[in-house]
Amino acid sequence: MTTLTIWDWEVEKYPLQVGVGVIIGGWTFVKLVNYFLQRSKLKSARVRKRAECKQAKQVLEDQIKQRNISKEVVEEITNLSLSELQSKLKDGTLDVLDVLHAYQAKALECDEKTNCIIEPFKEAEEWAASVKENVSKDSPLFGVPVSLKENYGVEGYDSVYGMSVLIGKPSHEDSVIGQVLRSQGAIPYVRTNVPQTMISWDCSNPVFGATKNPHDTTRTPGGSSGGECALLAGQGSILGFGSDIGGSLRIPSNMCGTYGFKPTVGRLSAKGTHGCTKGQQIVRAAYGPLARDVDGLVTAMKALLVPLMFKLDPTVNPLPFRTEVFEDNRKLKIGWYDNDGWFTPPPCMQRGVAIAKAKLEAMGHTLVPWKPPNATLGAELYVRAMFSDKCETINEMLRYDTLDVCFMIQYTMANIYWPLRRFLVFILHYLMPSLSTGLKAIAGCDSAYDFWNLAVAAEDYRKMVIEDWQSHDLDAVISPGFGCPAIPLKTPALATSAVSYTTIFNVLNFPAGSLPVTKVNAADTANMKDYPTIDLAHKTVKKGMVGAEGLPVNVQCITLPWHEEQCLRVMKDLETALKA
Ligand SMILES: CCCCCCCCCCCCCCCCCCCCCC(=O)NCCO
Repeated sequence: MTTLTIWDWEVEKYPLQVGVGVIIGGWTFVKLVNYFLQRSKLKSARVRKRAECKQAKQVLEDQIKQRNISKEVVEEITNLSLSELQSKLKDGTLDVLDVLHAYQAKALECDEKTNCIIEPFKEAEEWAASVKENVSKDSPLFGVPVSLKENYGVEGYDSVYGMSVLIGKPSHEDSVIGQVLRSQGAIPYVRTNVPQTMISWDCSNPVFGATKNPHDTTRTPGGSSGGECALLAGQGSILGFGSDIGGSLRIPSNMCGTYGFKPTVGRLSAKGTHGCTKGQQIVRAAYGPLARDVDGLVTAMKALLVPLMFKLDPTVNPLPFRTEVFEDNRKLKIGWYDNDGWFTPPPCMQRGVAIAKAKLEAMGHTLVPWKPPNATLGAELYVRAMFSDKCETINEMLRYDTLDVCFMIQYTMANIYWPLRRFLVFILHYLMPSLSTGLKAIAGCDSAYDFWNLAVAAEDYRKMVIEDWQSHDLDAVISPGFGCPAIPLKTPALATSAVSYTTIFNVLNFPAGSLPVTKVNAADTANMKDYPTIDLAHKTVKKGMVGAEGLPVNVQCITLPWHEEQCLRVMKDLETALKA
């Protein structure tokens, strides 16, 4: 028998070792080839998708040129408030198609500056024609163009949220919110950008790139509904729709100076929307409107809380909009806080609360100090719930994908091997306690038993906060709109702790809205010298505040579950007082 020689090894002498080597080598080779093949398949899908969307924008751009609509007319139409636009559409002073064309033109202009749009809806003209033909002029959204966050299902369009693996898998039907909007006369015309996974408060992904803040294009617009808010702030939309499982309607509102409203989960339908945390039922995503004033939010809620929505999705609470609660002028007892004890917001955010407090007091409301007890527990429960599957759902979807910088830290922290995690949790406990808490919580649950206990802990937390709220006899609460104003692009993941101001109301499932109250001024930035630099998050915010003058500062208004109308009423009171 001849001896087979591989390099210097003689197979005859070491048959087992060679056999095992060949199997392992072959397996590794096949895995590697498969890995690179899958990656290159996803890369081609991204290139194709980007080209398709660019082409769709180009087609619209050419149509706009042919229409020859003047810049003045575009500005005139897009500068109208929603109520002004509604009345002009109703009395026929403005035509549905002209309004659509103006918003299409303005949206492309915003996109040029901020990369906020993924693609226009090719069918928008057709939908507008159908509205003119079939929808009564008395319908609340007759002829109003609306923008949709990319995770709202629209028949024939894929919802990708920055995950290449989802490219080319279009929705088979429209979301219920989309269907009700269209039945009320609204015309969806563009879909907007989001961060990869949508578990981030930045707004970038490897498919469509980064969206920028219109107030300062070196900064984030916030996320995950960042495309929506950048578009609204640039006057390229009058009414948008997004989702919120940790602040995604409120965070970008705070960064862009727009208005956002997160209802109680189950007040508006989630049917036909997409996301990568659908199996996680402890903290669920809420869907809601984004606007340029409180009236915009109210109009949207009224238009959606109708029998058609309750019919298309019988799982929602069939509670119509209670105008009498929204219009009630009883003086309220409102709690306020400007520091949750977990993350210290910079002075501008605290000043925002002080302004709101003074305005509400001047209106006759009683303001008392109050904050949700144990914000650290709230933060811990949030992170554990969001990563309770040990990040497996997302890992599976991202297996061959390019990881975006906005999700890199969450991804790395969720996937650290457990002995190293234990070691880091121990060490960081003494150096950066909040990072240690986060790193421990992001490990998620080890078993279904563990998950059940987490669900009970979240329930107990809700009960405890509600009891505390009720013992103070509060009607509402105001807080900073977020932990900081807009910071530079690519840095939000380093300041994840700042999300405690919004995530807590997702854990609690309380309705919460965000509205602009002021802008960062020179005194705010000068006051940063005493700002704590106890950990990476605070350091990142301190650095990010350099040159922040002029950026919007929002406050958040919060009420108990199902009290959406009361929350909007407080927002309206505050807006009225600020404008007076
Ligand atoms: C809640 C406090 C977090 C503390 C973090 C400390 C250290 C960081 C380690 C853990 C990372 C956890 C990541 C959580 C990030 C949440 C970001 C939420 C943004 C908004 C998401 C959203 O609402 N999406 C909408 C989906 O429909």
